[in-house]
Amino acid sequence: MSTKETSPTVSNAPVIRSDVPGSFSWGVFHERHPKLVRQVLDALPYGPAERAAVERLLEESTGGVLEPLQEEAADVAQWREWGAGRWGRPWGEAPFLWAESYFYRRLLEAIGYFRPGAWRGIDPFAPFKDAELAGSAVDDELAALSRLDGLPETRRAAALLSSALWGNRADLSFGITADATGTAAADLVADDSATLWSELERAHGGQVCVVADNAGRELLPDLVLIDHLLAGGLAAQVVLYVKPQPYYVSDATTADVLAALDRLRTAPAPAAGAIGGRLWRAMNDGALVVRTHAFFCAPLPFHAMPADLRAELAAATMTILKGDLNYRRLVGDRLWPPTTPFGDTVRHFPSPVAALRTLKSEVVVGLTPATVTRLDDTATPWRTDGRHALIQVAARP
Ligand SMILES: O=P(O)(O)OC[C@@]1(O)O[C@H](CO)[C@@H](O)[C@@H]1O
Repeated sequence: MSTKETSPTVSNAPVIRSDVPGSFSWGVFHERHPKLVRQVLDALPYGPAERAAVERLLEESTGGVLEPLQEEAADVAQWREWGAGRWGRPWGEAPFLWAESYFYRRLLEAIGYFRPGAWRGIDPFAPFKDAELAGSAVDDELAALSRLDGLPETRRAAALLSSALWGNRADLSFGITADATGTAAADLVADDSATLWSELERAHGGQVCVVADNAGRELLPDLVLIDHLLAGGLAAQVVLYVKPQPYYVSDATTADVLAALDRLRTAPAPAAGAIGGRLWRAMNDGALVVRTHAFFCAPLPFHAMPADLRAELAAATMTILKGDLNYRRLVGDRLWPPTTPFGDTVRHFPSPVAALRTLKSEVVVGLTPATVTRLDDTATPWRTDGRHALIQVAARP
């Protein structure tokens, strides 16, 4: 897979890096990653070799220079190409997206994910994903699904979309969104949901692609939304893209889809069980297809996607991208002026596209000046505190 970065169609804002002490991106490496490493090493009984390799990665990524992958794996040549000119340079000089993505690829190397042996293929984040999915909060959320059945169709659809949106924050369950006016409006900084529904209606019965973000309590509402699209005929087929390997802690893999599907199917709540059964049959029939592509673990923006993935997505009547990382890759992880039109930054995308994202990093586009002023006046870290979200759509011209 040869991917060359081509520039977006608008003038380029500065690429976000992680070399400014005290910045959000600097904090991800120097504050979040040390905590993550402790959690990972405490969650599974790795041996001395794996533990030492993870500690070396942490030391390198917070004060050293970029070292290439040390062990053979299918993607080593591609990473050598992606890192050309970067090896031997400080981690902070690389684009934040590049460096953060590489950190997770190196973490997998350190714990032996690709190495022949006992740890091959063991998801280092599985303990966190499993605990979240098994939690009583999920029981309560699935039970609340039955409350949606009694709602008028448009209210139910709005509640499902809102649950999928806020699932990224995983504390606004079906129950809460069923009671809200469709979305936690105060925290929604951009809301193109009406356009999203009208575009889905216009393309009635087409193929919708959903690019998943996190497993567990985000993937469950994503699956329930997918069931709604299929059962209501808004999509004849849904392609759900997941990651080919563990990534950014919570990102969903095929194993996580199967676990979430099983959680639905075996839920005591009849509504959840019915949805799980329909999704299982949809996978049997090919109406729901789970797919992946190596590029979803690439350290590059989506405007650099390879031709084969571009061709796959071009067939979609709508591609729905979930979460913060996908948003950064979609619009470009740059310090755009927040009022930059969303459509200007996504012209490269091969299909009509929608972003459902809670704001957990600095990049944001498509806001009105009044919204930016309102948010700035709160004197809070609104770009990164996960308390705000957006639904943004760029329809087919
Ligand atoms: O894509 P998600 O799961 O919504 O969030 C991922 C993410 O927000 O977490 C990191 C901060 O912890 C960011 O750098 C990254 O974009």
